[in-house]
Amino acid sequence: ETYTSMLSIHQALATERELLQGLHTYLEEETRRLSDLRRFFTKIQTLHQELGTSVANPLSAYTLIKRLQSDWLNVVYSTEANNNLRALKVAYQRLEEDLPAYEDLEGAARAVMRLEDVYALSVKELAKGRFRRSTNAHLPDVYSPGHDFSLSADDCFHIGKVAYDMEDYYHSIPWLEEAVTLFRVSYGNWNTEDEGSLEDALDHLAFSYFKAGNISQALSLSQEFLHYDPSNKRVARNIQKYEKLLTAHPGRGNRAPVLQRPNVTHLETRDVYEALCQTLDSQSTGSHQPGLHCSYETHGDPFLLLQPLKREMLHRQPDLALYHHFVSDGEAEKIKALAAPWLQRSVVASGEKQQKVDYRISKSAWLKDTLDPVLVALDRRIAALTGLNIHPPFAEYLQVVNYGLGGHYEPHFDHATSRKSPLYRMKSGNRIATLMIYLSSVEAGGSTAFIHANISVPAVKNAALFWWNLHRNGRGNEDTLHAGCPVLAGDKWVANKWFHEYGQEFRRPCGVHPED
Ligand SMILES: O=C(O)CCC(=O)C(=O)O
Ligand SMILES: [Fe+2]
Repeated sequence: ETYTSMLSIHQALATERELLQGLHTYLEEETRRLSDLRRFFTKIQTLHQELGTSVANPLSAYTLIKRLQSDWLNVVYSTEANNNLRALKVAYQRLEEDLPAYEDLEGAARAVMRLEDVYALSVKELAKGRFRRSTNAHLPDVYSPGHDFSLSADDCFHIGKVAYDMEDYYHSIPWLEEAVTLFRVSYGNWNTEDEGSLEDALDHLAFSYFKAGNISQALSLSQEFLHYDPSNKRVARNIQKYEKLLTAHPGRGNRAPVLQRPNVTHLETRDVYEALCQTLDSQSTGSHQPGLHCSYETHGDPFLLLQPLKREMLHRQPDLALYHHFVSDGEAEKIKALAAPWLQRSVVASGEKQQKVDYRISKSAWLKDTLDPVLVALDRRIAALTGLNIHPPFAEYLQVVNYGLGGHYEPHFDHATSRKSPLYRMKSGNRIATLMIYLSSVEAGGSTAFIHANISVPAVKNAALFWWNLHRNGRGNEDTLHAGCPVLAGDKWVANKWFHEYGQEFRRPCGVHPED
């Protein structure tokens, strides 16, 4: 699960550093071995030439015999090369269990495709390392990496192959197109590290086009394949099949494929969600509402008198309040450090169970306040902000979340929408309110999008966002549907504090209007 949190990706970087060290040692040893071999060659060559045709000198004759009996044997049967290779493999094997598995590569490839979709990025540009929109190419890049970067033919091939294996031809076609284009350029220069080849890419691309209904593309790519590998019977048969189809249905083959993005059933709100995610720096996409202002708040709490909260109202109905500088840099770092050793793949409530799902990609940890005085102080401050009872089971422990590659949390409610939800296991009712603290900023992407409120909140480091999930009468407020947009670049950390209904009866009593 390397790709599911940025912390694991940092750990992967340390693993690669060790592999590099191992390969460096190997190269040094092998270079030394080869230069010694060259020395031997030059020495023997000189001695051999000096001898000419005469072996009158008994010493020369002696060394010739010795060389042939012993020196050559030692050189040819030297175990040094094997030893060097073995050391390289041992160093690799020692790290093997830390290496990403195939599911990680799959997850990472899917993350790239998710970024491509949600931020409407062009695959061609992505392959060149540029984050440019496919629709509005004149807009500035969505993100500009600090240094140049581009993907190799094999990098693109792998992404295409992951999509292909999922029968997702919508994504496999553009990625395999890139792979084919790049493999054509480098044809004949094989890289040891490459898994795919021009033939592989052509084969997968041809079949993707066939599945997408573009027979003539499938045909011409297969013909190109056969040019490189004329003895391949399977592809030859495919060509016959494609030709037959084209004669049977002339005109059908030229139809450009109109592929739909693979359906994600729980994303009925996809268009709004993606539009909100794409408003990378501005906030609400709708009109400005009255009642949005900034204020200092003490809530009559002596604890807040010396350092009032800095509240910015971002939205009304549902009310979204952003409290700036709610934690300090030091506190944010401490909280992340406390969570780091406990991070586990995040789960969501699904029916009666908790489950890992593709629509929430992150790792998270639960921190009990007794773990560290910083958490005690934080709870005290959260209680002052919300005026709510923070003692378990009336509130949950602090949940610290670190997003991964393309990490996101698709539109969801924080409260339970079914009586069977595991959220009720605490026997303190539903989640009445959320306080979410941004423990980091994000280089690009990663805003919090409120779908029905039509507002996206960029991660403001050290700020905390508060909202009520339930109406005063206990019914869920559907307008709180929200999401964590995919992280396009950077490392996103948040911490959630969820309050439950029980214990808050006198702190948030029922209103006059049932739907308050
Ligand atoms: O990361 C975000 O912006 C939202 C996170 C969220 O909604 C959650 O963890 O429940
Ligand atoms: Fe949430």
